[in-house]
Amino acid sequence: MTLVRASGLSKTYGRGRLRVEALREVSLSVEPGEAVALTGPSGCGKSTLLSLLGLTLPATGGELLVNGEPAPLRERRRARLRNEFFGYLHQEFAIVESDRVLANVTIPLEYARPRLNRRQRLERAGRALDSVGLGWATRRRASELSGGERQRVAIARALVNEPRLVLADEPTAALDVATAHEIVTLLLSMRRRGTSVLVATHDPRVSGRCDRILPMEDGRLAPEGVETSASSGDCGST
Ligand SMILES: Nc1ncnc2c1ncn2[C@@H]1O[C@H](COP(=O)(O)OP(=O)(O)OP(=O)(O)O)[C@@H](O)[C@H]1O
Repeated sequence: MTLVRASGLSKTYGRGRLRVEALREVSLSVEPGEAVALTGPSGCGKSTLLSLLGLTLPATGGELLVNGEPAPLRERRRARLRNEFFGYLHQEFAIVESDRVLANVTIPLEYARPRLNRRQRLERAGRALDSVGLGWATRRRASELSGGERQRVAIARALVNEPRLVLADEPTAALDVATAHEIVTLLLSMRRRGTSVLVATHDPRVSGRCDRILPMEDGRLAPEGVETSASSGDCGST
């Protein structure tokens, strides 16, 4: 089942002289287990598109199917899909610096349905941290970790609810080249468990390792996406 399918999706911010057409009739789909890169110059609409697909912003036009069903309009159902279907990853990690690593990763589990008790939440978060190689850091404060380690905490938090699609907005922009490579490897390895990744990036070292590249310009997607060499083999996960 196609995870997300957008048809003619549009987004306009503001009104009158402040009106900005950030997205103009964008159509795309993301399938299970694939990694797709959204590329394009600053301001072309990448973050806006991720926000619309991830149900954190309403579209002003077009149609969006999530897991084969029209994106819900009711906030309660949208919030549930945000928590269960999607994982989110940001450039600036968006973790609570003063909290312990384990507490950061349990945050999405507070809203899980059916409800999990404290012991279950801690176990799940511990497993997610193990999967990103941070089992040793559960009791550390996030502020004590390096940039790459913080982004791994953010990945563990994005994965803890076992989402179907991770939406990543410039996840390596704040990292050095070697650490960025390691983070992309980790992100792409999610495909093995069937989790898809849609990543907005300026960095060709990131997009080149995805299965497909969707170039954007001025709120539009180029008519044909670009297949990468990573799509024909397993080199994207190394
Ligand atoms: N909340 C907002 N209100 C008004 N305009 C906005 C808002 N958010 C984004 N925009 C405008 O929409 C357009 C697309 O912005 P967006 O952030 O989606 O681009 P982007 O490709 O992600 O850029 P970058 O690569 O710099 O992050 C830009 O012209 C931007 O100024």
